[in-house]
Amino acid sequence: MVFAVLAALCEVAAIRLFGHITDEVLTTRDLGAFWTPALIWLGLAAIAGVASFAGAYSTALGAERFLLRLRDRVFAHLQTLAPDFSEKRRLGDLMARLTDDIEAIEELVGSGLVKAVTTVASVIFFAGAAFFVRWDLALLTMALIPAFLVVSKVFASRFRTAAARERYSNGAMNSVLEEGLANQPLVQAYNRQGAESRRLHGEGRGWLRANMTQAWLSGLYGPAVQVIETVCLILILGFGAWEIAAGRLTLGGLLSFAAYLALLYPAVQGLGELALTVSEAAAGSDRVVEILRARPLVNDAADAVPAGRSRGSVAFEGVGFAYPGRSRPVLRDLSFSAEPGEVVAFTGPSGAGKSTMAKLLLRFYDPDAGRILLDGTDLRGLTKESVRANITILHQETMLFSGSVRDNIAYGRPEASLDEVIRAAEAAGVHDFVKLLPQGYDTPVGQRGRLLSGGQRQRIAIARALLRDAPVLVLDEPMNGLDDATAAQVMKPLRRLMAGRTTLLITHDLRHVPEGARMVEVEPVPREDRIRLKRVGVQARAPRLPAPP
Ligand SMILES: Nc1ncnc2c1ncn2[C@@H]1O[C@H](COP(=O)(O)OP(=O)(O)OP(=O)(O)O)[C@@H](O)[C@H]1O
Repeated sequence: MVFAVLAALCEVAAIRLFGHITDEVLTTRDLGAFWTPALIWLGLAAIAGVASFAGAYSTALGAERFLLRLRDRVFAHLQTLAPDFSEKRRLGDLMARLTDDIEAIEELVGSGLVKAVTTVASVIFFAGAAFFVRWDLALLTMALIPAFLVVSKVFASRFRTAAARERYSNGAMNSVLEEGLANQPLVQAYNRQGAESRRLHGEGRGWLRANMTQAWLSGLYGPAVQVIETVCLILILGFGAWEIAAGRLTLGGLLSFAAYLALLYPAVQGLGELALTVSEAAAGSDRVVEILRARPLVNDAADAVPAGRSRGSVAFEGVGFAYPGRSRPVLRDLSFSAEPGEVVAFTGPSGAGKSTMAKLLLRFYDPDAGRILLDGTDLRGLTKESVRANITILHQETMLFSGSVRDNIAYGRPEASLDEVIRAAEAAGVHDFVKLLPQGYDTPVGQRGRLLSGGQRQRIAIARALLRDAPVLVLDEPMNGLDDATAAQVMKPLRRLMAGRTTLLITHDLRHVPEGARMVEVEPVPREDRIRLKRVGVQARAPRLPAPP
């Protein structure tokens, strides 16, 4: 701001010199009086150049750093929200909010704010200088400034609507792209390429229309302002000619006055354009603020203590839970306990709430009724982070990142040495196939591990869980999507993983329940809002597991 104001001051002084040269050199034809003001002018131009470079550079630096910090903050905040916040929204739209919308905000509060202050300063300087030359002339031209403001107000409100539509379409377009690319195998196998392209085209057309409305408005804004400017200049020239003829104004005076106005109007116009930037930023900020306003459903209590390394004793006591905003409970009066070394298997129809039980244990949500205990302490009295450090979950769908095999195995313990990674991989039965990969443990696994087979992905997830070495293990359909032969291969490392830990095994398939496991059958809460929970006790007649090869 300081640099930009300095550059504007230099311009004011340069125009004053221009008037001086007109009157003292050009009109009097005295070349001797030319050199001093010319040299000062040159010096002013050099100072203005350095100042405007420094201003532009520091504005860009401030703006980029602002952008970096805001994006970091919004992303960090997103990570504190329960995962279903992102699951309920379209991923592409969320990504657009974290990129384009944040950029629109930066344009306002970063470079926009600097521009606003320096434009206001320029308006004050140029208007002040014009008043200094001829206050009555200046007053005449200032009378037209309200016309500028009315025009920009009319445009800004329309621009805001168009900008909001453009932001929305941008998010929708990103979502179609993200979904289409993430589900590419499905799209191609079902011959839906054309339909997906049409979906993208449809959203793209919406974006085009919103952009054209913006282009139409900002294109029209320039000429509308120009008409007002022309009226002003004609008025000044007419009045100035009359004043010169009457001997009350010099030619240099009129020219420098016109030059001040020539700089003043673009500055006023800049203020109007700023109103358009504000509109665009407001549309983007609404979407970012919606994320920042979302509050985590579970917060650490003020007196919460870290759990430390727990023994792994888990108990649910009369737990009832309904998802936020849903009237029907998913779980009601669920009770069970699991001790270290024990396997408790949860069965029940799809949608009964088995995975929900795991989410409650991880404290993505707190129960509405009853309590959940870890080593006898209510989870609400422990910090979220320490609870999660004691639990490892293997999800239904194996989640891998696009890094290397090693990065993925060490995800829960990034400081683990390569030896430790290899030992976990050996125990999980992945070492032999990793050795054959082109870059061994440094081989990239592809987007979400897609370069690996389902069984390989699952065993990498087991190695990751082994390395993390938490006392409580939650297995959510660990054999989901694996054929019998692959399931048998996964079973052996899985048993190693379960050894000595408290295991909560969620499964539809009784063949995957180890002998001696305690069974808990979760039945859906019926329409009339009841849950029946049968304790079947030690399973006596469970079908035998397929023997590991
Ligand atoms: N984030 C959510 N918001 C609202 N309802 C949800 C949410 N997640 C799950 N549900 C609902 O809660 C119920 C239980 O879901 P859950 O995933 O726990 O079932 P499940 O027993 O694990 O099913 P499956 O065996 O098919 O995995 C379902 O009716 C589901 O529609």
